[in-house]
Amino acid sequence: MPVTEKPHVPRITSSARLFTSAVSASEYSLFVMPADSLSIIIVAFLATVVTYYSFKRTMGNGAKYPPAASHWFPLLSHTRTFALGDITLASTFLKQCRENIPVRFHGIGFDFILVSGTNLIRKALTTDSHLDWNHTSAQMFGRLFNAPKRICDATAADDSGVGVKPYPGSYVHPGQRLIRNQVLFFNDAFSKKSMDELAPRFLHNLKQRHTDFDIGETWTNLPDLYIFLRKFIFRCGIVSFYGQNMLDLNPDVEKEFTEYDGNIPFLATGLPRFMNPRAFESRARCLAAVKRWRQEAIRQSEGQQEEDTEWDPAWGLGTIKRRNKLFDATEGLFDEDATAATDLATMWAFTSNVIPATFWLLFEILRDEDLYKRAKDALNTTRNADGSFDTTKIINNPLLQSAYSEVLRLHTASMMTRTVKKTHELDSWTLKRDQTVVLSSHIEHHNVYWNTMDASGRDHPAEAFWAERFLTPEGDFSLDGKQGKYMPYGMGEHMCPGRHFAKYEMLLTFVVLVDRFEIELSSPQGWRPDNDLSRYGFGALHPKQKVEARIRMRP
Ligand code: HEM
Repeated sequence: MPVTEKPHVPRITSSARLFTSAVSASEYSLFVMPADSLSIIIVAFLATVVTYYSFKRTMGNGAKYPPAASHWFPLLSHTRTFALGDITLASTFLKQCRENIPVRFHGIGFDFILVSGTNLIRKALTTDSHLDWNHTSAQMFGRLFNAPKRICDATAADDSGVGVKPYPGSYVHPGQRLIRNQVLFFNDAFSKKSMDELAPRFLHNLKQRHTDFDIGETWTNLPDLYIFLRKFIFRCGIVSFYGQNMLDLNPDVEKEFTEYDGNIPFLATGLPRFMNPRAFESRARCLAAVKRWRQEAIRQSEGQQEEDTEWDPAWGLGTIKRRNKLFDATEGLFDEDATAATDLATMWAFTSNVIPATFWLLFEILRDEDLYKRAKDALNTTRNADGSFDTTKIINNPLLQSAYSEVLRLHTASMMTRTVKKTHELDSWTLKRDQTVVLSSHIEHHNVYWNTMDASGRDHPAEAFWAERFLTPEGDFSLDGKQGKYMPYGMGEHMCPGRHFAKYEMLLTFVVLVDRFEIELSSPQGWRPDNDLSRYGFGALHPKQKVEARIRMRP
C-alpha cells in the first residue's frame, strides 16, 4: 500500500527546545520567570536574598532542617509550580535541587523534602531506613485502583516489613501482612520457574500478534508509531499474564484501559469525581472487566482438582492462581472489590511503563541508521542454528542492554515518595517525623555526572541519547559505580520487582518487530518527540508528539 498521508512534521516549541537542548539550571530558570526583563532581575535578586538567609538560618544555628526552595509567592509558595506540573515542575526540580542537600517544597496541600545526590539517596533508600513506603502506597492503591478503604488502612498500618519475620513490636495478623504478600507474589511471578513459562509465552504471543495487522509487503503508513506499538504489545502482555479469557470476555479492554491509563495523573491527585467523571468511569469499566475475568476463572475452576502448575487456562500464569491463597489467608479482608483493585494494579504495572519505554527503544534505534544496523548485527549473533532467537543471548547482549538502559535513563521520571517514621538525621540533615520525602530519577538522570566524552573526543551530554553510554572501554555492559545515580526502577527494599520482566518485554518486542517488519521513521532526520512530562513521577514518559512511520512485512 502506498504512503498516502503527508508526513507529519511536529513543531518543536521554544519551551520544549529549552528542555531538551540543555539541562543547565540557568536555562531552566528562564522558562519559569516572567517575561519582563526588569522584573526578572528584581525577582531573581529577591529570591536569591530570601534563599540565602533561609539557608544561613538553617545552617548557621546548628539546626539542620532542609532549606526551603526559593519561590516568588510568599503565601502560595510552590503551589503554582505544582498546579502547572509538567515541564514547569520538572524544570523547577532541576533548577532547585542541590546535590546532597535536601530542599523543602511546600504549598497548598503539599509539603515535602526533595532529596537528591548519590550519597543521600543511598542512605535514604538502602539503609534500614526510617522512611515509610506504606502510606503513599496505600493512598495510591485507593486513588488509582479504587481499593476499598479498609485495604488502604490495612496497608498503611502494616508495620511488619517485607521479611519472613515481622519487625519486632509488630502485631499485624500473619495473613494480613499485605506488603510482604506483594513481595511473595512478585517473587513467585518472576521466579525462574515462572519466567520459563512467561517469557516464551510472551515471545510466542508477539510472533502471533504480528499477523493480526493488515500489513503486507508494500509500505503502509503508520500515523502514530506509539499507538501502533501500544496495540501490538498490550494484548501480548495481557494474554501472557491473565490468559485468553481476559480478552474474550472484554473485547474493549485495550480501549478502556488506554483511557484509564491516560487519566492516571488525574486520579493520583485525589481530586473529586465531578472534576473529571470520565476518569472515574474508565476506571470503573476496567474494574468491571477484571471482575468478569475473575468470576469466569472461578467458574471454570469449580469442581476441578487443585493442581499447582505454571500455567492454568482459566487463571493464566500459575502465580495469579496461587495468589488466591494469599487473599484467602487475609481472612475476609479481600472481597471482590479488593481483588479487582489488585488485579487492575497488576495489569497496570506490567503494561503502563513498558509500552512507552519500548516505544523509545524502537524510536531511538530507528532514528540512527548506524545504530540500527549495529543493533541488527547484534541480534544476528543471538540466533540459534535454526534461525530462531536465543532469548538469554538477547537479554545479555551488551549493546542492546546499554541501549535499553539509556532509554530508561533518558525517558523515565520515576518518583519515590516516602514518609519519615521518626525524626532522624539523614547525614547532617534533620528529617522530622511525618515529613514526606521525595526522590526523582529524572533529576539524577540529568545530573552533570552523565556528561561524557567518548574515546574519540565526542561529547555525550546528559540530555542526549547515547546507546553506548553503559558500555566499558572493553565493550562490556556495566552499571558499576552508578548506584544512586541511575535509578529508573528505584532502589532498596521497594525497588521495582518487575524490572527483569520489563527488560524481557522491551527487548523481545524490539526483536520481533525488527525481525518481522521493516520500519522507517517519516520524521525529519535528527528530530525526536519531547518527553510528555505530564506523567512526571509515574515512570516511563510518553512521547508528546506523534511520530509517523511506514512499515512493511519483511519478505
Ligand atoms: C520500564 C518499566 C518499569 C519502570 C520504569 C518501573 C519503575 C518502578 C519504580 C521506580 C518503582 C519503585 C517505586 C518506589 O520505590 O516508590 C517500581 C515499583 C514497582 N513496580 Fe515497577 N517499573 C517498571 C515495570 C514494572 C513491571 C513490568 C512490573 C510488574 C509486572 C512492575 C511492578 C512494580 C511493583 C509491584 C512495584 C512496587 C514494589 C514494592 O511494593 O515494593 N513494574 N517500579
